Parts: sequence; C-alpha cells; structure tokens
Amino acid sequence: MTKAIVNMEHVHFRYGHRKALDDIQFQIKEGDFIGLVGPNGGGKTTLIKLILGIEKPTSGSIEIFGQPIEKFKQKNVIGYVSQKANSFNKGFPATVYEVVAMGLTAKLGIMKRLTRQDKVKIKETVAKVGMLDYLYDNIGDLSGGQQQRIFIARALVSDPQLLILDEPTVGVDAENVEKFFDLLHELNQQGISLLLVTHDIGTMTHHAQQVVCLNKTLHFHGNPNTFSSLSKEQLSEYYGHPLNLVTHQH
Ligand SMILES: Nc1ncnc2c1ncn2[C@@H]1O[C@H](COP(=O)(O)OP(=O)(O)OP(=O)(O)O)[C@@H](O)[C@H]1O
Repeated sequence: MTKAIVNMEHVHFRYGHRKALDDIQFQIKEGDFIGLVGPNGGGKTTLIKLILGIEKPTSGSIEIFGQPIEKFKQKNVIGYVSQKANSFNKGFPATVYEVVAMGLTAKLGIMKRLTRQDKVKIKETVAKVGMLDYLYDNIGDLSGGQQQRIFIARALVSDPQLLILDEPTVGVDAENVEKFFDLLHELNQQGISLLLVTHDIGTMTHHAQQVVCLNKTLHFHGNPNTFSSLSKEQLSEYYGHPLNLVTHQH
C-alpha cells in the first residue's frame, strides 16, 4: 500500500475567533501530484502552515510519515517554495550557488561548513532545474521564471519527499509556465510528491493528478476531469461566489 506522507484527521483551525479550517480530512501519499485550489481566504496557506508545522491545529491531528507532527524531526522531508519567492530584490547580493546552498545550511545549521559532497550536490541540483549556466550569476539579475527554478533548487537540495509550491507561476509567461510544469512532472517521475497551490484551475486540471478544492471545508478531492466537469453552479457554491471557469485548450 502507498504510504501517507501527510495524514490530517478532523483538523480545525482558528485565528482568534475566525474559523479558517473546518474538519479537514486530508492525505498526501507518496507519488501524489495534487493541485490545491479555492477562493481567496479559503485556507490554502493555513493548510500549508499546518503541514509545515508553523501553526498547530486548534483540534484534530496531523501525522507526517505516520508520526505525530510534534514528534517529527526530519524537517528536510518537506520542501517549500513560497508565494513571494519570485519577487526577489534585484539588489540582493547572492549568487545562484549561494541561494541554493542556503537550502543545505538551513538543514545543517549555519555554522557547519559545506563538504565537497555538498558542493557537488548544489551543482547537481542547479543542473536538475536547468540553470547550471547561471550558477555564479546574481539571483537578482535573473527573470521571475528563472528565479522560481532557483528557489525550487533551494528546496530540492536537501532531498525532500514532498515539495509544496505556493502560486509558483504568478508572473511567469505562458511558454515558461509549460516548461515549469515539465520540470514538475520530471520531479514527480523521480518520486517527489507535489502539492501545488494555484488560482489557475485550467492549467492545474491539465497537469495535476488530483484536485483539492478548499474553502474552509474540503469541498472536493478527486480526479481533475471530474472537477472540470462540475457544473458552474456547483463550483460557484464551493467558491462561495459566481465562478467563470476558463479552461485551457492543449
Ligand atoms: N495571521 C492571520 N491572522 C488572522 N487571520 C488570518 C491570518 N492569516 C490568515 N487569516 C485568515 O484566515 C483565512 C484563511 O486565510 P489563508 O491565507 O489561509 O487563505 P488562502 O486560501 O491562502 O487565500 P489566498 O488565496 O488569498 O492566498 C482568511 O479569512 C484570512 O483572513
């Protein structure tokens, strides 16, 4: 049986009096490629914060690889690329190599020196995302799409089994969005599970294996084709407002 990387049971979460997540039952299994959609304020970022252990559920339980999240210490198992990653300050004085190295120092501790093996690993990971020609370029000089690849490399360098990406294609042009999804498919083929938050339902239903629709409660978790064929009324009910779904032709 495929192992669950993340298992949420009856998870509730509140910010003060504001209910953000209501009775979530959710699993991410090895090899999954899940697209997470839902309206603004629907709780997507909150769900990610819970999986990363940044917030604790108000009630309910979360297990990572079968262990309660509070006891799970292997932080490198889950890699995260945030929404803000591709709006990097142009003047930030770090090379691609240094930014990716940060992914290892976060795991090893800032005082630990990188070994020769670590240095090889950094280069291999930059090559994996197709950016080896830019290894010693300043991160601020790269395009938004290129920076996004470097932040993925930073998350990948410590060998995560699950990669969470929050709105990774915002500001990336259509051609590069396709290349970006090619990269995600390659990573998924190599056994990395993916949880991708996006507002672009059309692109996501084309690429992900499963769709999860969250608006406080989990309204849908299933096949992208089934999600695409939901009626406008049904989708609007999930979103809590009228929704015009633009599907992409491929
Ligand atoms: N730090 C916070 N303090 C109080 N309320 C918060 C906080 N963060 C989020 N919320 C509220 O929790 C709810 C869920 O927010 P969340 O950011 O998880 O939604 P989201 O689905 O990621 O939204 P978006 O698609 O706009 O990024 C919203 O009502 C939001 O206003």
